[in-house]
Amino acid sequence: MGSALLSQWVAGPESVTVVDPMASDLPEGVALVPDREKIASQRFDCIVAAVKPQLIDEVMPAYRENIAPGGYILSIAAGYSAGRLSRLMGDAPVVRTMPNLPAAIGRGVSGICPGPHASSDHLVHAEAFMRRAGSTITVDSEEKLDRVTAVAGSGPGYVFEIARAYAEAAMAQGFDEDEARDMVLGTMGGAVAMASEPSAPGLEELRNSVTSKGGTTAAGLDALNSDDGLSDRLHATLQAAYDRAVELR
Ligand SMILES: NC(=O)C1=CN([C@@H]2O[C@H](COP(=O)(O)OP(=O)(O)OC[C@H]3O[C@@H](n4cnc5c(N)ncnc54)[C@H](O)[C@@H]3O)[C@@H](O)[C@H]2O)C=CC1
Ligand SMILES: O=C(O)[C@@H]1CCC=N1
Repeated sequence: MGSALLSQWVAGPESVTVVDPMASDLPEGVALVPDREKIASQRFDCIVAAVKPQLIDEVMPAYRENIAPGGYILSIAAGYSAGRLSRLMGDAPVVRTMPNLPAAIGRGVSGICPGPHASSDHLVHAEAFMRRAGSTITVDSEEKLDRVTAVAGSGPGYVFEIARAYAEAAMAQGFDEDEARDMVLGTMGGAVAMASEPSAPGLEELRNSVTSKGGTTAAGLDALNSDDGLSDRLHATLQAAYDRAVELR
């Protein structure tokens, strides 16, 4: 996820240093160091915590020394609480965010939540930084940010999986893989673009506008919604992702 954000952040005026023992092929202008020791004496206005939540306890404390006076930590880690991270970093200011993968093409949706010791300047900076990668929603509690995680952070995974199953069903109707992929992504992309038009009606009305009485869509939707299966499954999906974020706190 860090590299997806980086691809948008590099367009800005800041100098960016990435510490990653495994990274390669970073955008031009980014300094890559495989080992924090190499930048031990440098200070940074914003340090982005972009390792897996399970690695934060091990990796992040060394970076306490790298926070410039007035600087802050911007975390993209799922679940791991801002309070816990702030304490780990010697009571440093923390802003927690939750981006999603389409940030890689500037179409991400990011949640943002100010944590301990974060000033309004830190929040304004984090919001502007995340807006470079798409739209943002600022929330006032970590509980809410964990719900943004369940809806939007993990969301592209659900969408890719739904598209995959939809394409698989198209192949079962006799189309080859490329035809199925093109038709499914074209249909999903066209429908989402239409629903995203400023003057678009609500989602229920849009659905109804496709659904002729006694027609093919009605027959398909009856199968899709039988026993409230789709709705129940989506509720369970978001709840499971939220519950996991809570476990990672
Ligand atoms: N993948 C996604 O769609 C999203 C991920 N996130 C968060 O982003 C964070 C990273 O997740 P992914 O990008 O999926 O994982 P990833 O495994 O693709 O990336 C983690 C990166 O950390 C690097 N790394 C490992 N040990 C390191 C160390 N000691 N020092 C510096 N770098 C080190 C790895 O080389 C790798 O480049 C997680 O905290 C996750 O919760 C948040 C939103 C969406
Ligand atoms: O699956 C995860 O834990 C990360 C956070 C949101 C999306 N990917």
